[in-house]
Amino acid sequence: MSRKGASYYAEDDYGDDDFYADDDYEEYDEPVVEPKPKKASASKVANGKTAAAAPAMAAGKKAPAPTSYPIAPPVPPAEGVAAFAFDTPSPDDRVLAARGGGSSQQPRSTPSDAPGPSGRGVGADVAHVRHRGTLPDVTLGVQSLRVNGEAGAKPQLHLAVLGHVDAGKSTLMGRLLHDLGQVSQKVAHRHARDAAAAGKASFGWAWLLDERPEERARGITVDVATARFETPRRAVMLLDAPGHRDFVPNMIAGAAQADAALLLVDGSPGGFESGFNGADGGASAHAGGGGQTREHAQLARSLGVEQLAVVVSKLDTCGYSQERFDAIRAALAPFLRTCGFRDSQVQWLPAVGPAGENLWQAGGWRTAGGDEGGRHAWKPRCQRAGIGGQRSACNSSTCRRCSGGEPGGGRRFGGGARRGGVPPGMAARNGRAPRGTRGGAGRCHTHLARPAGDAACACSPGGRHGHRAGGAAAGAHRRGRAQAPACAAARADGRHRGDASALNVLEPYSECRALGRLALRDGGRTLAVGIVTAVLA
Ligand SMILES: Nc1nc2c(ncn2[C@@H]2O[C@H](COP(=O)(O)OP(=O)(O)OP(=O)(O)O)[C@@H](O)[C@H]2O)c(=O)[nH]1
Repeated sequence: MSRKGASYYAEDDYGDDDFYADDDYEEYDEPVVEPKPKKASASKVANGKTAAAAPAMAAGKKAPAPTSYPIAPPVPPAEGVAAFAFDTPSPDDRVLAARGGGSSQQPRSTPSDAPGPSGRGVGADVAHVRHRGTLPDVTLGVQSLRVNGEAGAKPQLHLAVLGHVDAGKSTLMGRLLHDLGQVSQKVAHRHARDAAAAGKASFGWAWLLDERPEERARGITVDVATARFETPRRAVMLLDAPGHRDFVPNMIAGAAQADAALLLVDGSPGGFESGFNGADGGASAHAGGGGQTREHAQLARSLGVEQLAVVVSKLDTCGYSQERFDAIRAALAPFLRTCGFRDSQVQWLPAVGPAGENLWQAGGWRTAGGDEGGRHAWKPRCQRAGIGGQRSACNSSTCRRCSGGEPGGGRRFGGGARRGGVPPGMAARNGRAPRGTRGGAGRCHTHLARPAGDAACACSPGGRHGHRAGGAAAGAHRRGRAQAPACAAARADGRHRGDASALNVLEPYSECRALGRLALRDGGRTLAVGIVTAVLA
């Protein structure tokens, strides 16, 4: 990627000054305004009915503001009563200390860190996910979440819930939160009643997370919904991503923060096929094409997610058929390998959200992945870097910009570029993500930031689009300004030379992994994922 040189992005593409990266806000110094001393309000003094004011009021004149107010002498304690020195913790302090940091949202029934009764339910596997590292401030889309900044707080695990539209993500999460005691029976009942009244009875559990009116009206998740629960040793932040193809940018914003992901797959007859192959049965499959099962898996891996649990839902619609489960696994596992997921990092779980089956309890073959459920406890992963942890993470990645002393740098969650730019992300090479990497969105130093995954195109010299038909992994080859762009075949591997001069977000992958990954999307499709091999002067 060339950062300098002739830019072939239209100037007006970047003329939008009203959107600033969070980092820009960080660097902006608010002017310090000295508070002016307040003048005593004559009317307030008059309301106080001081002795001096009374005659003035009677005369209809404004009372002069007094210049000093006498402080009443302290009342001595009654005889035999010792004055409290307020030098010991208050009852509230004790309660907060006992809670180990003061989370006010304790689950009513705290799940054990050990596997659930079955040992292998979805919830149990959530409990198996291990995460260590810094606990940064995280920016998720438009909302900022301050998480576990205090010393001694539990390690935070960000768990993204991904998958094709209507795979059952929100339903499963709603039910899980209920079973964990995060949602009271009363609230669950109210949502079920309201959903039924709106003619969407089956969305009762989903409504626990899909709170926006448009989400409820359309029956789909639009923005990433968050929910939080705790186990004795960690705090889990659920990121329920939208599955609809129109909202992949939102999904990217959520997945960019994830330590691990649940990939929901619709196990109902035809459900898996449409999520995997797309509505056209895979005829238009391209890099990241097909349904969002493919696209989400590829993007998640590209964003650095290594730990995955594939949850096959809706098996109640086919008699809990193990053959169906096995067939889905056989079809999906090879694809996940090509995305860069290692078999040892992928767990396979059947679950039925509405009935709450295999969340904490399971039986028979449905014990989530058979023998593998308990064996493959997810391992700690390398440090995450957030807004608050950028510098150290980036320095440890030998990011030359950071080691040069420039503030910031490193991973910027949810960062991205606007249409016409290149949204940073992480990518795979030869269909495989580099091993041992933790990736994510790069950081925009300029005002060009857009939510991660916002539509972007790989512009060719002269403003033409380089990767349209068929989409492709880093397509084409070196081309000059006047040349027509070459298009690579679907799933082809290649080298793309582009101009990212307007975006100061890229570094060679070999120098800074967090800034050396990118994903290209256009027209609502993920066209390519890749790594930056060189930054040309
Ligand atoms: N029979 C059956 N239906 C399910 C199951 N899980 C979800 N559903 C139904 O599938 C529909 C979609 O569920 P959602 O939870 O909204 O799906 P989603 O994946 O969150 O959808 P988006 O967020 O819009 O992508 C609802 O009608 C649910 O009741 C399941 O395990 N079995």
